[in-house]
Amino acid sequence: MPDNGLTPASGASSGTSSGTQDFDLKAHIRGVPDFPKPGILFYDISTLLRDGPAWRGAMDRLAEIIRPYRPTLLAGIESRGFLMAAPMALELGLGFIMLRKPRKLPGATIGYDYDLEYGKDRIEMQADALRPGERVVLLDDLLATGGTMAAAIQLLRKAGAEVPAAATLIELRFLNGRARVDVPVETLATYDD
Ligand SMILES: O=P(O)(O)OC[C@H]1O[C@H](OP(=O)(O)OP(=O)(O)O)[C@H](O)[C@@H]1O
Ligand SMILES: Nc1ncnc2[nH]cnc12
Repeated sequence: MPDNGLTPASGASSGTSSGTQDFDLKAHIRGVPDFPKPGILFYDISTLLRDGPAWRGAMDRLAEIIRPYRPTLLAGIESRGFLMAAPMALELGLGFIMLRKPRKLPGATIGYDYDLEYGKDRIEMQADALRPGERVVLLDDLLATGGTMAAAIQLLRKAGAEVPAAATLIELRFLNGRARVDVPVETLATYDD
């Protein structure tokens, strides 16, 4: 764990939903209390990103897990999902597309509106981003309530894609986001509180 003056996020050593226990990702993630609001423990991946070998290890491990789903394209969810999708695309020899907050993408877009706990949100992609028969694996850094991921899957389907799986570094299992997502979600580190 880097000496960053902040607490490592709690929990036993990390594994994956595929059962592999050989990469201790949790040692590289810090928990920042009361960010962005009092009472929230923020799982910060900055400490992982700034450690070259650890970041490489995480991407290698996730690539191994994603490969069997045989994606033809990846999609990253703004903004931390882009950090995942870009290196993963290079690793797998694929392209990737950006799923963005409203009015960020040029040209014709397709959007999907979804409900938040209070209010609404929308996610968009470029209308010409997909070719026929595309199998898109979705990437983000973290699964919390699952609202963002569920909306992203609906958007990709609306655009004509098949979504065989989604993958994140971190899953906050106590929020039960998986229940809202109807594809397999692969994760490298799970937190129970
Ligand atoms: O499962 P959910 O409850 O929907 O939450 C998970 C989402 O929240 C975070 O993104 P955020 O909206 O903070 O944006 P950022 O990536 O730009 O920081 C995270 O990167 C996921 O995209
Ligand atoms: N607790 C958390 N830490 C980091 N990113 C998040 N996105 C939603 N909840 C989060």
